[in-house]
Amino acid sequence: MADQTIVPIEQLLPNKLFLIPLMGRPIFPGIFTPVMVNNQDDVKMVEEAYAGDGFLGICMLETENDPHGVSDLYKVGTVARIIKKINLPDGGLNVFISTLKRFKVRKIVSERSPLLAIVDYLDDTEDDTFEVKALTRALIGEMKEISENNPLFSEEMRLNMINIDHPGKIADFIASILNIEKQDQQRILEMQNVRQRMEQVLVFIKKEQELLRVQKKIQSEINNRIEKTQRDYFLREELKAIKEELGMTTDAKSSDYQKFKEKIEAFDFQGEIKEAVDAEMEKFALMDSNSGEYIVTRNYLETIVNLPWKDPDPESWDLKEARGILDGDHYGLEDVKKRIIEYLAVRKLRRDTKGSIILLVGPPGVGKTSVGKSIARAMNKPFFRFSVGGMRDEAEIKGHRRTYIGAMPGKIIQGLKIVKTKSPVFMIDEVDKMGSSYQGDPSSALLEVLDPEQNVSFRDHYLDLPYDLSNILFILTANTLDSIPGPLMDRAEVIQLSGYIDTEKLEIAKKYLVPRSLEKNGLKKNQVKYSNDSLLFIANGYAREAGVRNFEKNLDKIHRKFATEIVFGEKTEKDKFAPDQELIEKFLGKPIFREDGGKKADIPGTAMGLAWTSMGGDTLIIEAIANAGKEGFSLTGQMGDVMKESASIAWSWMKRYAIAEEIVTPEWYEKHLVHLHIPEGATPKDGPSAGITMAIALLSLLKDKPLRSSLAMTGELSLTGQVLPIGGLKEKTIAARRNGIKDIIIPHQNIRDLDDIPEHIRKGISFHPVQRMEEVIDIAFSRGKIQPKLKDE
Ligand SMILES: Nc1ncnc2c1ncn2[C@@H]1O[C@H](COP(=O)(O)OP(=O)(O)OP(=O)(O)O)[C@@H](O)[C@H]1O
Repeated sequence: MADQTIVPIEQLLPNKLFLIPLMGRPIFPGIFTPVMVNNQDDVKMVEEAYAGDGFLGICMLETENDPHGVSDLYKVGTVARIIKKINLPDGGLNVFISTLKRFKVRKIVSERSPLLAIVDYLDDTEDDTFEVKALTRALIGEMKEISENNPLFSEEMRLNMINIDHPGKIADFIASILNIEKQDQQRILEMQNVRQRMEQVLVFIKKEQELLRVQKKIQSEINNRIEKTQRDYFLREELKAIKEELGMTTDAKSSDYQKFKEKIEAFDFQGEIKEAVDAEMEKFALMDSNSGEYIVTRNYLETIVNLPWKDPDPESWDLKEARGILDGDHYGLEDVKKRIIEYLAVRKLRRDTKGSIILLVGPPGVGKTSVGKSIARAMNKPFFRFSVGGMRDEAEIKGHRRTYIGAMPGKIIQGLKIVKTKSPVFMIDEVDKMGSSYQGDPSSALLEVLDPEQNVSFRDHYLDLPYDLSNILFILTANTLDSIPGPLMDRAEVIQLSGYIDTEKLEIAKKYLVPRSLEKNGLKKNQVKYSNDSLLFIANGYAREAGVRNFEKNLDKIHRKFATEIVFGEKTEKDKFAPDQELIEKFLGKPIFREDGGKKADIPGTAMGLAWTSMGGDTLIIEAIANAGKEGFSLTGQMGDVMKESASIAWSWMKRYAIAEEIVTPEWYEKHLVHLHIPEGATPKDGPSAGITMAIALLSLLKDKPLRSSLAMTGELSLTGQVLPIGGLKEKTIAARRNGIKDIIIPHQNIRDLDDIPEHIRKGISFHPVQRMEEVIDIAFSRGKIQPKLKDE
């Protein structure tokens, strides 16, 4: 019977081993593991070993060159026993091995395959010292910690650490499962000294722990981040749903974007505008809604989408209806209405709505604004009004560039945003009072707006896109034509409104001002009744002006007082008011103007002239006196240069005339200082049209004889005594009428202007056209009825 004693396997280990080169990591002793063998030489070798004693030497390859030689092998490896061998269909093998012990190659017996080597087995050294025991505990403790954090480790450990009883083996096992470089593993494999090996492993464990800690930290950070974004996402979605449920808009930015997008798509922009607007939208989509630029872009897009871009519908209005509206809104103003109707008729006939400018000129309160409004109403167009009076900065018309903080579009674009159509009526007030400064010239900006050649592609600085203004009907207003830039006047259809006489004011008050003022002040129509005399008393005593603005204000003042009395219970709503002069004086105070007009030229040395200012026509008293003294001629009364020249012409001519006619002797002049003055010295006056008046005032002084009463005159005097034409005859006549004038001396060349003065204004006034100063003198000193060359009764 064979010997049945059990021999430890280590005693069976052969000193000659077939060596298998290993591509992967080294295999430590004490491990049971499968190994794949594909190389045919290696397969043969394994077969041979399996058939023999079943032992193999496993060595790791230093480099993974293929083919590899003996020199590529590490010299320290592990001896393994083949437990099971499975032949694979592709000719390879799957071998289950159990590793036993370290060895070192002493000598290669056969360098060719199968590799055969003589080996020395390496025992662990120093494995039972106190330090090793401590290290063992430390290792186990650390591994426990690792396994707690890494479930994979714990599984493997549970399977493998069960039978480990030797400190060296513990180190080997841990080294084999740690995630370290294979060269490091080989280094550990080559360590025979157990303590060294354990220390080395401990270092790697520490590294692994550090790695795990960082990994865990990163993981938890990522988890937190994911959690936060997820949480935010869910909350936002929830908020959106709540807002939708409540009918509130969702996220402000996206709803703005959506709103802009829809409107912009509807406009169907082309070319430059499309490119610019698209670019702006792209920018907007990417912007942070908290940035300052976001607001700027948002406002810009808001302006774009609120502007009317669609071409206007064809105009639909009826000329007869238009006439009806103009008539209904205004009393009188026949020639103005006629001019406007003519203008509208031409516009209708030409079917041309482009490049239209109307310029309404006249003193304040004559109805320029209300005529403009009526035109808009007659044409079914929205009305927008702004004033350029005192404007000095062209940006007010053309806007600021968007780079400025708080930049805005100019008045024109702002107006279009409000009226929401491309073809409104725009009223631009006070074009005669535009200024200019270092900030640019608003009048040239206005010309750009009005010029039909340029305004088809008007460029506002803020918008910075071409915009067609040619469909706008522009109505400009001014008090005088003098200071209106020439090019602007050339392009416009000029319509003059001259002012009203008493009877017109009376009618306007009865039909429009009184009813409107009553309503404004909460009174009923039948509560207040004015007689014609009362209304005329207000007009003449408190509101002697070309327009009816002050008339309206005074009526308001009276009605306010009535309203107050009713509210205080002093009167009831049933009480009727019939304001007479006494009541009017109680409410408005003593009249500002005297009934007789206040101005009189009834003493020697005085004469009444007629003047024309931006406030309308007016009467002008000229006074002259002579003081004993040295010869001289002085002037006072805020006269402009032209008027001063005109005064000195009058004096020269009259001096010579008086000597020639022997009214005074030449010596008289040597002993007298003559002083000529125009009262209301605070008001600057200029112009040549007072020439004949100054001359006649001087003659009246020299003759010491007053002029005929109720006489006024206007005319420029030349040095040779000719009477030259003047302007504003209509306004002057209205003023003369207000002052009860019966005779007016006018230059002969102004006869044709009389046709423009309505019949009712001329009524009762005799016009005396003259060509020479001598004729003026004849009329001025005549008494009784003169036979006018031209009379309108
Ligand atoms: N012919 C008229 N018929 C009816 N109302 C009139 C007439 N003329 C003027 N009014 C009224 O007088 C008031 C002043 O007129 P409006 O404001 O139009 O004057 P304006 O010429 O525009 O003055 P400004 O030059 O100061 O702007 C308005 O209430 C207007 O309705």
